[in-house]
Amino acid sequence: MRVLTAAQMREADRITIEELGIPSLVLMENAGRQVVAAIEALFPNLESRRVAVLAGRGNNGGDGFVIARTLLERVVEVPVFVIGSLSEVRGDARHNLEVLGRLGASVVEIADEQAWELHFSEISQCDLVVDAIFGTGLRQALDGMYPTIVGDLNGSGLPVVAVDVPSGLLADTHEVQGEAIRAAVTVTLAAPKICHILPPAQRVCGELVVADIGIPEAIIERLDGPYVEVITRGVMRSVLEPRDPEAHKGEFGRVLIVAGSMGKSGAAHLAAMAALRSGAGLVTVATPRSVQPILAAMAPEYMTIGLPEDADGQVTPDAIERVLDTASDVIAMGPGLGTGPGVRAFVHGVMERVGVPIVLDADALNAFAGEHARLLAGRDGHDVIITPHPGEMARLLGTTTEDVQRDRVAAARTFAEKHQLHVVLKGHRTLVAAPEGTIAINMTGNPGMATGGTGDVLTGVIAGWFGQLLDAEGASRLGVYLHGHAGDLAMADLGEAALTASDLLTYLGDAVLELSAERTSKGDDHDE
Ligand SMILES: NC(=O)C1=CN([C@@H]2O[C@H](COP(=O)(O)OP(=O)(O)OC[C@H]3O[C@@H](n4cnc5c(N)ncnc54)[C@H](O)[C@@H]3O)[C@@H](O)[C@H]2O)[C@H](O)CC1
Ligand SMILES: [K+]
Repeated sequence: MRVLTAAQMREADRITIEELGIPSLVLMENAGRQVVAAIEALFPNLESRRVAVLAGRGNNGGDGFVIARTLLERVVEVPVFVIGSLSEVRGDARHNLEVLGRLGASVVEIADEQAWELHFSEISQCDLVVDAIFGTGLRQALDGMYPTIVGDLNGSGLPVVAVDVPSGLLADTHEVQGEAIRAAVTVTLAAPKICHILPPAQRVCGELVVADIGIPEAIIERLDGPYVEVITRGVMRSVLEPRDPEAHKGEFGRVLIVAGSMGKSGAAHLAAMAALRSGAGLVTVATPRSVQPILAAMAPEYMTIGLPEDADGQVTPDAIERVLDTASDVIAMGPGLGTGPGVRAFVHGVMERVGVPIVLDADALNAFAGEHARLLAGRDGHDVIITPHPGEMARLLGTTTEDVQRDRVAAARTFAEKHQLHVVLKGHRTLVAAPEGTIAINMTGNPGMATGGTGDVLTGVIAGWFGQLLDAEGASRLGVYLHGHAGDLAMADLGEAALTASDLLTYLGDAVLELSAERTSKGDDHDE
């Protein structure tokens, strides 16, 4: 599902109206009615309730007037308050305001703070508030009487349904600048915007409903400008193909995991098991010599190779040939390698000559901090996927973790475009940025996964799926989705605190099973 900017939304609106010929009043009518449908679905016994509609002077307010008109016959009372000057309501919004007037609805103008104070008690006696004050047209943080209005509403404890965007949020940013309505539900029109998807703004939106108002998907897909999308269950389901009954293990990818050092054998084990639990045909772990027997005893399913090591049990550059000589379809390198001087030269050496796609994580990434970042560049037939957490991303970009977190989309996109590789920027709402600059946002996962080893599992999952899909972007997206979904299933059974990285391995099977079962039973494109 594509995520639009306010400008892209306006353009989709324009194309639908001017080129397709659906009148703007019809879109507004659809918008209002879809919001009412969502309210009816989410708030039972609506007929016995009082709903206050707060409308602004723009088209968001216009949607509010349609909502008020639709609710007039369905609920006890619908007082309407125009926040701002009535005389400034124009165009389609004015049209709908006049219709409302002809129906005899109560419309009160709230032009200043005094008027607000006068009417707030009436509003606070309602059961539900519809926020149609500002939508995508808000250009800067609220000032004047608006912060008071928002503060009073947020303090009232009344449930608020926000139309399109909670008033005060700027659609194109995840930042909350100044006061914003805290909505119980936000019904956004046609497509979600960044503010609905990324925290902290996303948390202000409450439950999100995306309403179809008649703008065709094809118009949304062809819009110019940044391509950001949400990774949906429906799309991930379609990526999973059932296995051919005559399949053999050679068809599911040979994954080489280059990982581990003395004291960090677990990282290699987790990555290797994750690749196997993601369906890899054959998994080999290349690890420092002294770690090899430990790993070999941990699981019978993967093969092991011992690499030259230093006195600390970390790989040395002598190991480069051994890694390059091992047959594989994809390499995952990094988990638990350590940070010794030999590791850096080893990792650089492998990257300079490797001929297969590679997933780089953790200690392998730190070897490319600063000016070494250019060594990461992907090239034809040699996809590079990096899976940094925000701190590693910051070191690669030569900036701070705070800077990365302030605009995660920009950080991931800039690096992916500059070095022509795939960036999986981990954290709440993991992002997948492709070399072309497209961004996919993952919605699965939970804070219980903030525990040692879960990153090693992700590296293995992505490498495992890469071996089958042979598509870096597809494997990264499916990988983050399933990794988070396994975490959600584990959390439901174990809670946040007890969840460990090994539990993700256990639940990866269920995560895949759920998707493929839905695929056979539903076969539809439903997304929650
Ligand atoms: N998406 C669609 O296809 C449809 C969307 N609809 C609704 O229309 C709004 C966007 O309407 P617009 O008139 O462009 O903007 P707003 O209603 O959000 O309000 C803008 C209004 O406020 C003024 N303004 C801007 N910033 C500030 C500020 N900081 N302080 C005070 N005033 C400000 C601005 O000048 C305007 O007058 C969209 O969200 C949907 O709800 C259609 O109804 C259906 C099609
Ligand atoms: K709104």
